[in-house]
Amino acid sequence: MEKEVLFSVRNLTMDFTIGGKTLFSRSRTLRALNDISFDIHKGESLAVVGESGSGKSTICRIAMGFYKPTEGVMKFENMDVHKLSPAQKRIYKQRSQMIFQDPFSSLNPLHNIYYHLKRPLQLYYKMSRNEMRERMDETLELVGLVPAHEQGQKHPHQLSGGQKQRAFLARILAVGADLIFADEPTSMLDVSIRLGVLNLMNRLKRDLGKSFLYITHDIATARYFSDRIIVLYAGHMVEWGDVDMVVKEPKHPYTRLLVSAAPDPEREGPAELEVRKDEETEITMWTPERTGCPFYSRCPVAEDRCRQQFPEAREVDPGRFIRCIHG
Ligand SMILES: Nc1ncnc2c1ncn2[C@@H]1O[C@H](COP(=O)(O)OP(=O)(O)OP(=O)(O)O)[C@@H](O)[C@H]1O
Repeated sequence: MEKEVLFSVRNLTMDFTIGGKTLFSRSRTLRALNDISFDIHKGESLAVVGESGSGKSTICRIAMGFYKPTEGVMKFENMDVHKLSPAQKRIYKQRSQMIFQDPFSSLNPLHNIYYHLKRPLQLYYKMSRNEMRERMDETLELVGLVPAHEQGQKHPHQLSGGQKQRAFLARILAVGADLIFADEPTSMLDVSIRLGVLNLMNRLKRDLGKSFLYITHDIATARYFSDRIIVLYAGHMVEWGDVDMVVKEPKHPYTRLLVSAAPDPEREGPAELEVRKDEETEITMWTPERTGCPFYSRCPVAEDRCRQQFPEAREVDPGRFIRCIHG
């Protein structure tokens, strides 16, 4: 049975104007996202993977209302995220929350953890002091901050990075979020701590039916935590579908590059990276005037026609698409 769609994005495009600040510099349009469409179902994690500058965080910032998209629509259930009435805004703010990369700046150093949980409970729910205390302790236990009555009294500086991310997730749960935008939530944590936070997010998905948009540059954690994946290059979806299918047998040359660059203990010898031009390792900057394949300059199998022809999306396996004329 098809799962219910919680969040949908259709034909999202985001342009930024850059430069033009001095007399001698002309302003230019950078197309950070081009024609992005996807659904997130209830209880599902969708990973968006790509290197720095590919546009991953811009998707989250648009979802959080920091930017209005140049084109396209984002919907939470049936509400257009950028045309919310005040009452709908309140619902959307409660039911969708973001967890950031830096656990050190996401909690207020002046207040203890209980305070961070109490605020959303006061804002969104009517409950007695006892009920509130019970709810806060339950939430802290749920994220593994135990004993709750001790951890709740601590200030952020008394917690490790991983514990801070757990406390922030507890706050998100206290708010009552169903959809969590997780922007590289483990990338600043020690490797040994990362798995614990990913396992926690997995439990929230599996046991509580929370949905995630998981932003990462690490295709290995995407596979570990997510059900489906979008590989983003220069603001374009270049490959997307079931995460196991895409990571086990990548078809787009860029996905192949990402997978071969990921650490793999079973691989013998160094990873072999096929990149056409070593000097062009920086991500392509896309503009509305550009034509051809966004990956052309780095693609090891590019042909002349790839320079001129923008590749349409092709379904290469049921539910798996690539934007490439090869593969
Ligand atoms: N407010 C802005 N003004 C101008 N350009 C921007 C703005 N925000 C993002 N960009 C540009 O849009 C592109 C995508 O940025 P974004 O932060 O979404 O990438 P990312 O994949 O999340 O990278 P990272 O992993 O480094 O955070 C980049 O070229 C970035 O410089």
